[in-house]
Amino acid sequence: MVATPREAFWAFGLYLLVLVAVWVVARVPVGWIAARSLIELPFVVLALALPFTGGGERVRVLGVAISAEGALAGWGILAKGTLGVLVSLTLAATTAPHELLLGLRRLKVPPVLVTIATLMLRYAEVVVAEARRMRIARISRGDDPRFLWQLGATARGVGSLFIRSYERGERVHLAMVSRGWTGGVPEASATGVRPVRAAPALLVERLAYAYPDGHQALYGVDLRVERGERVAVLGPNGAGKTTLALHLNGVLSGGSGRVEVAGLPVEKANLREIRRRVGVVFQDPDDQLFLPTAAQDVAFGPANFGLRGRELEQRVRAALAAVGMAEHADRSPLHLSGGQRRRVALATVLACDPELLVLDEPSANLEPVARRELAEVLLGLDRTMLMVTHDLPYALQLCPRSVLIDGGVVVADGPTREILADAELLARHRLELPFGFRLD
Ligand SMILES: Nc1ncnc2c1ncn2[C@@H]1O[C@H](COP(=O)(O)OP(=O)(O)OP(=O)(O)O)[C@@H](O)[C@H]1O
Repeated sequence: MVATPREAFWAFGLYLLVLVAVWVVARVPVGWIAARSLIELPFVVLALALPFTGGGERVRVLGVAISAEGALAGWGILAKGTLGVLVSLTLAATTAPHELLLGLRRLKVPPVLVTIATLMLRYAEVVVAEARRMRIARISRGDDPRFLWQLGATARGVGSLFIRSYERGERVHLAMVSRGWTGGVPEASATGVRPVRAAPALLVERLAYAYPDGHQALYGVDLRVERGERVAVLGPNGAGKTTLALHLNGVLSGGSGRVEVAGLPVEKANLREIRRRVGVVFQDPDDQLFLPTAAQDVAFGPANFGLRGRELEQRVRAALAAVGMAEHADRSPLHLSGGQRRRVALATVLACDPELLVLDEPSANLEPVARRELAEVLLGLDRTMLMVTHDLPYALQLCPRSVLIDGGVVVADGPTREILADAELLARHRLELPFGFRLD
């Protein structure tokens, strides 16, 4: 359409006819298209001005002298711009975004372009979802952006929307990095680094870390986890639990102290192997899922670590089956319920076959049945597990051992039952068993 010569008037008429036919067949409401076409208004004004401002030979039309070249240029902008907008709107009205991406793939568009389109789409979704959340939060407190006197608040809202979207984008990026994303096309094989077999699954020594803004989050954490252990990481808000978890696969680094996974130091040279061995399931599944279908999201990690073809398919199928989501493989993660998304997020990490599974608040926002089902899935996994949680009964159910962190240091480490039975210890660190819960 863009390449069509401006003088080929019949071709533009034909394009328009095809579009109208699509609207009729797909039952696209013309009002929906018309309202959104207003976006083109500035270009229409420009196109209408060109015949009067253009140079060159002038011709008289209805008694007014206009520039022939300007009129043709204006027509070109009007025809190509309008049809371009109409095509985009028709696509938006008839095709779900993830189907559009699948279509690009099927049309054999180079993978790097599809990846760029996927990430752009994900960012757009992030912005829209954040805008929706902020709108609800504001409206529920009496705000109405239509009122002029709230213009200032609306402007501030737009500013913070972009900051929030940026931060959410960063968290999505962290989740990608922790599944082996290096920004390039996945390599065919993993690195040849050999971990020391007899070493503990995890060794953390005197780990201290301050965020770039100077806030010291960890002051010297010591922790040793043996193979096959399931350990709960407990502690009040802001204790440093997530900061510790993000050090375990090198998403955060640059502090002092030492972290080793299966004897392998978490440092730049080993990051690829470390990320293959340590799977982090983030607190918010929306930070973890960003591809058009659940199956593609689950395939992302193992593909980054070199799996291809049938082996990759089997890995994806097995991971989805392990969390009871096999029949949702081809659905968009955006259309799944919160509990289903959490399970797919877990599958994205299980598919990487990690030795050490790190879960940040796995039971948050889950209904009781989904919470129990997830517990069954986790108990059925034969892996070393570190579970950051505020859900003390869940810690008791899943983890024989607990580590209590407060103020960036480990303040207690022992059998979960003993820690939870120590009411004084819990109270000192702002932890509390749920009302009515008793340790028998
Ligand atoms: N990106 C950041 N920049 C600066 N400070 C941060 C950042 N992320 C966390 N912190 C600070 O580091 C400290 C530890 O945060 P962290 O998220 O590790 O705590 P947490 O124990 O996981 O808390 P919660 O239970 O509330 O999730 C907090 O005081 C927090 O404000």
